[in-house]
Amino acid sequence: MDQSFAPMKNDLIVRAAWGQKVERPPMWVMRQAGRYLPEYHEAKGKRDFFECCRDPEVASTLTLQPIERFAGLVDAAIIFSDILVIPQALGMTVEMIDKKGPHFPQPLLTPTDGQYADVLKKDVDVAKELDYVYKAITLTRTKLAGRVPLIGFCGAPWTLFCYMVGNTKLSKECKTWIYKYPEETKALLQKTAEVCVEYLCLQVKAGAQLLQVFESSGAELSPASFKQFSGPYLAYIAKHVPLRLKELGLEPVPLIVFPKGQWYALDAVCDMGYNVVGLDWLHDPAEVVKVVGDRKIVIQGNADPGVLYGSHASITEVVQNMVEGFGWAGRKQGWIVNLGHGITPFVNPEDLRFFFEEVHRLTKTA
Ligand SMILES: Cc1c2[nH]c(c1CCC(=O)O)Cc1[nH]c(c(CCC(=O)O)c1C)Cc1[nH]c(c(CCC(=O)O)c1C)Cc1[nH]c(c(C)c1CCC(=O)O)C2
Repeated sequence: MDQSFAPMKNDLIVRAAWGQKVERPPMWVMRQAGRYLPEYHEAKGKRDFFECCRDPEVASTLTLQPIERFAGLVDAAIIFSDILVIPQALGMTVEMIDKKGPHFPQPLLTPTDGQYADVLKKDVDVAKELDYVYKAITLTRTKLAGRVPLIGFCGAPWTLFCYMVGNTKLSKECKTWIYKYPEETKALLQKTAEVCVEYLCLQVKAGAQLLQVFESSGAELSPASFKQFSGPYLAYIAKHVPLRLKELGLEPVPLIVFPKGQWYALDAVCDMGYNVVGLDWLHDPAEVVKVVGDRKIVIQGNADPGVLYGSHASITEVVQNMVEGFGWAGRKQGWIVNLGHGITPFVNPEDLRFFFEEVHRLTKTA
């Protein structure tokens, strides 16, 4: 694929992610293309969720919606897709049930369940199986015409595993696997990690300019289990993506990791090779700065998404706390503004606008 895209008019987030000093902190929001936007429902219509992901025209339209609505405020687009496209590429069936979320009708039950062996030995053609994502990325990058950079992403192996075993609210399934079948769990995590590396690199080939790995189910694990079932695979991805990009003749891109709920592992995650560590709202910004120390790590986050249900005064307070805690005025680097998790369906988009405007106002005067 030899495509040439328009030159970037705003590459703030790329410069910030490489650790450079920037004129203001870049910002975007996880799940910025989604159900809180009335235009999302309009464009999606009655289509199935995964049908939207598989249609590059629809996926690119949805990706662009927050960029258009919040022009001049949002500094990155994230491709409209889902982390669960990898389990699909591994041969599993995933349905998206309206108002409920993802459902695996045939989850992996035990290592002797034939499906486990099928998934483990499947020779996944990552280029072919996920071709529709690369097409959506290339089309979106073209339509963006340099307005803001485009983020590609995948789910981290542990998070994908939780879905693949059909995790329910009490975590019975994922806990049964790690405590009863640890070695079989690790074999599947390793297989998934290898698919993640290839998938992320092919997204770069298609036009993605930054990559984020979502460890959204991170909080399931104890610190000891993190060391076995999450950390090694996050580190594997951070180590192998740059190597594979080089093999493919592609330039390196900044890597972002989002280790949700893994506050105890912040120090370890900062040494894994990611350029940016995305944090949930359980972290106090000033404490984070102390843990990071003089490492060249950029922090992304971390406003409680719930503040967007609150008053404008509370939004201002949360933004102020981040601006001060991350020490923006004295540093002008090391921070990408985001929420501490995805924006929720019930938020009024105009309250998100207020959040963005407050970041601009308070970082200008900081
Ligand atoms: C855990 C996870 C999933 N998917 C994703 C994660 C990691 C991020 C996170 O932790 O929130 C990642 C994701 N999913 C979606 C995006 C698109 C890009 C963006 O961030 O704007 C991204 C980056 C679209 C989506 N993915 C989904 C929707 C809603 C689909 C709909 O009902 O229209 C969207 C817009 C569905 C989805 N997909 C998933 C769940 C649990 C759900 C249902 C519940 C929910 O929406 O929060 C799995």
